[in-house]
Amino acid sequence: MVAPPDNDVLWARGLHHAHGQSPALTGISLGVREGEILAVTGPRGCGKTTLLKCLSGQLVPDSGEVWFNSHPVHTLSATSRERLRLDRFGWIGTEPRLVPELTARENAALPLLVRGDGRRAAMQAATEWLERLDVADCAKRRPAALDRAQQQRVAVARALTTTPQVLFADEPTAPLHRADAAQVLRTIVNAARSHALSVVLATQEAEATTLADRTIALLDGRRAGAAQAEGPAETEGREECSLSV
Ligand SMILES: Nc1ncnc2c1ncn2[C@@H]1O[C@H](COP(=O)(O)OP(=O)(O)OP(=O)(O)O)[C@@H](O)[C@H]1O
Repeated sequence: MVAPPDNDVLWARGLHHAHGQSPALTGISLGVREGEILAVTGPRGCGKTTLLKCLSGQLVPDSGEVWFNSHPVHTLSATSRERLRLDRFGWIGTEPRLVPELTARENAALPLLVRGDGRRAAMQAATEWLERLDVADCAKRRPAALDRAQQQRVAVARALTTTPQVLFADEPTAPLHRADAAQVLRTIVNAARSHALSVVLATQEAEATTLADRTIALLDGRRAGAAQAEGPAETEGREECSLSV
């Protein structure tokens, strides 16, 4: 094994993975720098979700290496990968997947409670994130009483309450209407900017690639080449929005 470059928070080399007989990744290498928002684009089935799951330790690649902060992830035990995900990574999926019996605040506090933080501190952190994401008025409501965009913002809060170092977002705005999608996307970007988080964002939205620092395109499980120039996009990507994160 060769250690990754020092300035990459996350680094992967030669990732291959198949789901049964179905190849999903066929040799992907990439690095993500501290505070960088990296968009991963490509058509349905090109391997975006599988890539994010391998990078975040949810899946162990069939071959290849994943490193986080110069530590190998692909050789960790399942328990150590779980702990890593809980402490250092946040995950936002396409569906909010909130627990229906819990309030928005309890949902947002869940990762902290699962890892054993005190209830008072967990609820306080959840409240602060719901405020930053402009859904504080939803705190005491259950998911069924929230609209889709509010639910997804609560899911964003849940991913951020642990103050992760890397946030993985797998097509987080796909099921939303355009205006809601733009708002949720800017919420994620602004939270990342204000807290210097690295973000790996799987997306097919044009606006997402505009807000990202860098974009890579996948095709049939491998990189199709840089999809976007890095100079101007970086400037545009750092534009602020009105949300209070
Ligand atoms: N659990 C699974 N079992 C079998 N095949 C799978 C499984 N998950 C993904 N695949 C296959 O692996 C390939 C890559 O899928 P993946 O979900 O990673 O791509 P994607 O770019 O995220 O697609 P989408 O945009 O549809 O989510 C596809 O051919 C898909 O059908």
